[in-house]
Amino acid sequence: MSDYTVRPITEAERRPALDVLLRSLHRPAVPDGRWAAVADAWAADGTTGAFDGDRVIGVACSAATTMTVPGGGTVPMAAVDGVGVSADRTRRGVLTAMMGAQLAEFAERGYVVAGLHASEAVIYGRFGYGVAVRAATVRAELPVRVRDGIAAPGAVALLDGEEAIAAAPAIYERIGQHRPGMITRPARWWAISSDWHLREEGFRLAVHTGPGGADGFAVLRTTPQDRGVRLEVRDLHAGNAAAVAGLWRFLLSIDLVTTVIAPDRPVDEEVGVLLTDPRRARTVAIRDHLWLRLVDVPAALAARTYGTAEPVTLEVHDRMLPANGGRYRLGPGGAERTEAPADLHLDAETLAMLYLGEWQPATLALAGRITGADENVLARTAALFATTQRPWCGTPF
Ligand SMILES: CC(=O)SCCNC(=O)CCNC(=O)[C@H](O)C(C)(C)COP(=O)(O)OP(=O)(O)OC[C@H]1O[C@@H](n2cnc3c(N)ncnc32)[C@H](O)[C@@H]1OP(=O)(O)O
Repeated sequence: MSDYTVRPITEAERRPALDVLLRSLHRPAVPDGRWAAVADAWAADGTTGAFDGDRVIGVACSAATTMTVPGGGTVPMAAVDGVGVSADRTRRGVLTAMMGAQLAEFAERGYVVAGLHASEAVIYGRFGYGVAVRAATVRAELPVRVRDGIAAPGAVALLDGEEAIAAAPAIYERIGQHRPGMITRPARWWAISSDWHLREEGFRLAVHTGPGGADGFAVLRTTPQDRGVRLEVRDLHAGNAAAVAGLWRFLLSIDLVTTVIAPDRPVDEEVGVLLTDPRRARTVAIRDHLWLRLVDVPAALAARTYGTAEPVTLEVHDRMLPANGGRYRLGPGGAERTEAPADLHLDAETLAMLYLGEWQPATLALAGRITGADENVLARTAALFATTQRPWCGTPF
């Protein structure tokens, strides 16, 4: 029998729970004077705690959002964040117990998927989360500029502080979730992120306005270095190609800046192709970005569209949510449960990796994640899951 219990946290336990989380991430606990401000943003929307008697020893939070799927539909998503276990209680199954309780809660609340950004890549696969989106870190060395002839008929204005905090959410909403994997941002997300970046960390907001109004923004900060100035770009969103080009034109034109670093960019954004010298912008890293968990596999498979290919039958194994197990026939017309023989076998983690179109099935077969499929089945599966744009989330949480 374990020496702890797992249950939702109560209102009175929110502060000790946040302290456990911050300590697990090696950050200081919230000082008394800051708690009133933080408490509003750190709502207990879905917060599971692990307790030894009255003492909080672990926490796992979630917030309600929706995610865009291939074809443009949306599904309810639990955005999982704020996961931590007190350092004196790790590796005794506390996280495993909290993940089990959280997934049961998500299924009960009707979430179709859950998503997270992982601190380490070895933690969440065992709970059925797979890397559904990867993202690129782009580094540009100046001087370099956007090529002449690229249509960018807009202008960029810089906003600070409260003005920036007020402007960003409406522009994000106006741009919309146009790539698979993008999510709506809960008010709580803006409260935490804006407070952190735009009030405390010296970031500013560059707003791009095109012929139809504001259609892009970048949250940026410059830091003087020993030699030159580094420009860090967080949270760049653009609603069309001209806004992407216009924002990059601005970022590369700021006097004295020698290096631009932009993490978490879509892998297919390909900044180099916009530039007079493509070698000046390099992808210096590609890493896991959004980890996805299909909570309700039939609903998730039914929510997205598929490419053109002869149908395939997948057999799904899901250790933590066995109701998802079984065979599904996918074809251009959609997905449905079937009793037909399976063309391939995979687990919940691997299905999540395929779901938004990030991975080639042949790569997953090579890794032993997809079994039982011949080349023809892998090619059909690839065509069915393919998307025109790479998936991207673009919201750190
Ligand atoms: C979405 C987010 O919020 S990401 C942030 C995650 N939080 C952190 O990184 C904060 C620091 N780390 C922690 O608080 C904890 O180590 C946690 C939450 C990652 C793991 O909590 P634990 O209670 O130790 O996990 P638990 O004991 O249930 O481990 C389950 C399994 O995962 C493995 N595991 C868990 N965390 C890790 C890790 N960081 N590295 C390697 N293996 C790990 C365990 O060894 C165990 O394996 P087993 O089933 O083969 O025995």
